[in-house]
Amino acid sequence: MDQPRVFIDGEAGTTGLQIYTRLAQRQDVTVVSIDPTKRKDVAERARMIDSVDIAILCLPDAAAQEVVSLVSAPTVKILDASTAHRTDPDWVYGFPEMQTDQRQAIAKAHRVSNPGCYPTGFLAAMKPLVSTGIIPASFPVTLNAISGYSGGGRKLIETYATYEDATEPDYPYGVYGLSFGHKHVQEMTHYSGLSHAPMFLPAVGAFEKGMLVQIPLPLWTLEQPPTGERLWETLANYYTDEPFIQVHNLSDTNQLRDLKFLDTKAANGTNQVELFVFANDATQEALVAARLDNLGKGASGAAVQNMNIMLGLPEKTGLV
Ligand SMILES: NC(=O)C1=CN([C@@H]2O[C@H](COP(=O)(O)OP(=O)(O)OC[C@H]3O[C@@H](n4cnc5c(N)ncnc54)[C@H](OP(=O)(O)O)[C@@H]3O)[C@@H](O)[C@H]2O)C=CC1
Ligand SMILES: CC(=O)N[C@@H](CCC(=O)OP(=O)(O)O)C(=O)O
Repeated sequence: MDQPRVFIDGEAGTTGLQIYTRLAQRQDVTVVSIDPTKRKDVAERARMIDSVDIAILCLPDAAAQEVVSLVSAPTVKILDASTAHRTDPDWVYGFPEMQTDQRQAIAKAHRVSNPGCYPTGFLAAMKPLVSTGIIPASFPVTLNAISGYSGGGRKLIETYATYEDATEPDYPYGVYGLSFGHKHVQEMTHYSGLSHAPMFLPAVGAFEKGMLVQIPLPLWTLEQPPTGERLWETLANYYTDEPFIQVHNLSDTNQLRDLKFLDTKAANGTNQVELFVFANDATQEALVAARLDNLGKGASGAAVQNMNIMLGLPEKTGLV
């Protein structure tokens, strides 16, 4: 096959630009760009998509749905970074590490949806615990999470930029999603195996990027409470040999606990999800936490990983 041609629809946006930057350094794919004066012309965008091997959509949901409906080339592969198709049965969920057959399904698919940033952390932590029965599917799960403001795209970035000269921004820690209908809850419920939607309490912080997803587990409510060691072992076994999911061992986690603060930004610039288990077996409490770069494994890094799989290229190419 000739070198694969890639079109990033929404190349000028936060996610699109990050993907472009990663791909521009590569010799094994050719990125084709739209005439900037036509970047919102849907017919021209559909024509561009029809002309390439793979298109990566980095658009608001409605714009992604609209352009997909106009694509006619039967062989073009589409990877959508928006929320529009994440639980659509005709699309494959682009989380290769989620279960054993997922990577193969992504490789074969013509339509793949990139997971949301918060669901990436949540599912990385919860899917193994629920699918092995360590945490029952009926467990009333809550997740508290914080994201850097780039997670909100251009508009939120501009809002925080206006705070630049202030000694303290208006919302150094802004809790949102308070009507409990966040757009990510659907995919979290769908793929976690939980029988009820988790309660999701997101927050945005006054830093550009980085994300922590925290899932407190009151284990004393269970008939057979697992130990911290068992939670850790379940996660570590699930992700053996996965280059982009790192389960920190319990002794490292204990050292971190003594540092008092769990750093939100330490995974920035990587395509890693880092998982931590903090547990107190005496009180039967645990916290499972995921750390990632919302623009890395939470968006653009994951998109490049999925693109590599969809094109049959080595999965780690262009990623750290
Ligand atoms: N930022 C993040 O951390 C993550 C984002 N995503 C998803 O990726 C997608 C893109 O988000 P993000 O990059 O953050 O958003 P941005 O707002 O930064 O970028 C979106 C881009 O799409 C362009 N655009 C808007 N409407 C249209 C249209 N009708 N036709 C063509 N282009 C259009 C925008 O142009 P203009 O600015 O001129 O309107 C902008 O360049 C969204 O669906 C988002 O939910 C997913 C995971 C994480
Ligand atoms: C901080 C912030 O505002 N974050 C965004 C999520 C960004 C994202 O990942 O959205 P998608 O994955 O669904 O495209 C939000 O909560 O709506």
